[in-house]
Amino acid sequence: MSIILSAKNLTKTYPGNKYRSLINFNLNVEKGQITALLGESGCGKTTALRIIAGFESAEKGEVIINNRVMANDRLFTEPNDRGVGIVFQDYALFPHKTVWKNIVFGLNKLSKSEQQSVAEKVLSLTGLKGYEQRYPHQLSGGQRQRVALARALAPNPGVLLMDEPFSNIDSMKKNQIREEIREILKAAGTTVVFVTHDTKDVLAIADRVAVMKEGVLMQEGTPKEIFNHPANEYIAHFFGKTNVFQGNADENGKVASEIGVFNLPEGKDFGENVSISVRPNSFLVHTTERRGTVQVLVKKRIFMGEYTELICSIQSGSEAGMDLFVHVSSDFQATNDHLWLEVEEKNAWLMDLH
Ligand SMILES: Nc1ncnc2c1ncn2[C@@H]1O[C@H](COP(=O)(O)OP(=O)(O)OP(=O)(O)O)[C@@H](O)[C@H]1O
Repeated sequence: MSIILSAKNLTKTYPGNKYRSLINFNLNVEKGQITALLGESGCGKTTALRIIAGFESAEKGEVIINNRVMANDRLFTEPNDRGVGIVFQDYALFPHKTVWKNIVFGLNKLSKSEQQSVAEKVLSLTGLKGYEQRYPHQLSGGQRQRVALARALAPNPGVLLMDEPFSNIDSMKKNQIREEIREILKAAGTTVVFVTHDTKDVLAIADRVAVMKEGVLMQEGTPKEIFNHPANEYIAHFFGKTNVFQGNADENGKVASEIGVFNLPEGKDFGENVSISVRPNSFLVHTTERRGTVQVLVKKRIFMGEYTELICSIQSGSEAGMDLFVHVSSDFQATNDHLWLEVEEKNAWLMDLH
């Protein structure tokens, strides 16, 4: 697969700030892939996107798009000349232009008949046929977003950049719209980088995700890899609910913890203190005591539809007082106050403390 976009060592300090908003940020995006930049507010994801787009310059590093160096310490290419399409968070449509005119706006280098054929293609791709003569205020939020997408896709950009694409969509419609947008992007074969703080966006539409914290890209991989194998405790918590136990590694690569003894993965050395992440649906739940289990008190049972969430508290031992989230199937019958939890080796993910 060919790399369409490369960001190399991007570093940015905004004027007047004492801290760096982006620190040695590296990213490679393959053709046709949808990549999410994910992180909490202020982690630098918009800064990374804006530097790639050319709305900001980095004090260090390089942006390469389609094998062309767009920016480094010697050169800077203006946003319009980078071959990138952009969908802004607020869509930035022209309010006094029709859908058709919004879409053909960026196609002024094409003849009228070429404009016509491109506009028809993106209208049909985005399901907007029949809406050509409407104005943005005559459309729903989801339709406005598709106009913004159609306008950005019309010039056939090498890379499409999207800033928080689902933040203005009401939550009832989000799932459906995420699916629609993924289908449109995949049908167009577009390479996409988008920014979000919502892991649900990532799970629904991204092929790959880069998790950021305080200006640093902490981990990059498929959503599944990062969900199952987070690099550290922060990512484990950020990427879905989890329970983290503290373990002590010995010289033989065994990690002892309240929830069991596990083997350090080959080649990994996290030092003496190891964190162990166990997702809520990864426990074996027993109603009687067994070896290698931890006793918990069930404090709350919350029916969640497909599963029931038990909020449990560890009663004794080194993790006494710790709350645990345990998901059991909704037909789980036991009403005991106490349960015993066990974790199989395959469901314990050992990772760095930070
Ligand atoms: N123009 C600016 N001038 C000064 N500081 C800025 C500027 N833009 C961003 N910052 C700072 O840089 C850091 C990263 O901001 P950025 O907007 O990239 O984060 P973000 O992860 O996209 O956050 P959000 O999700 O809230 O948009 C923040 O501390 C922010 O205050």
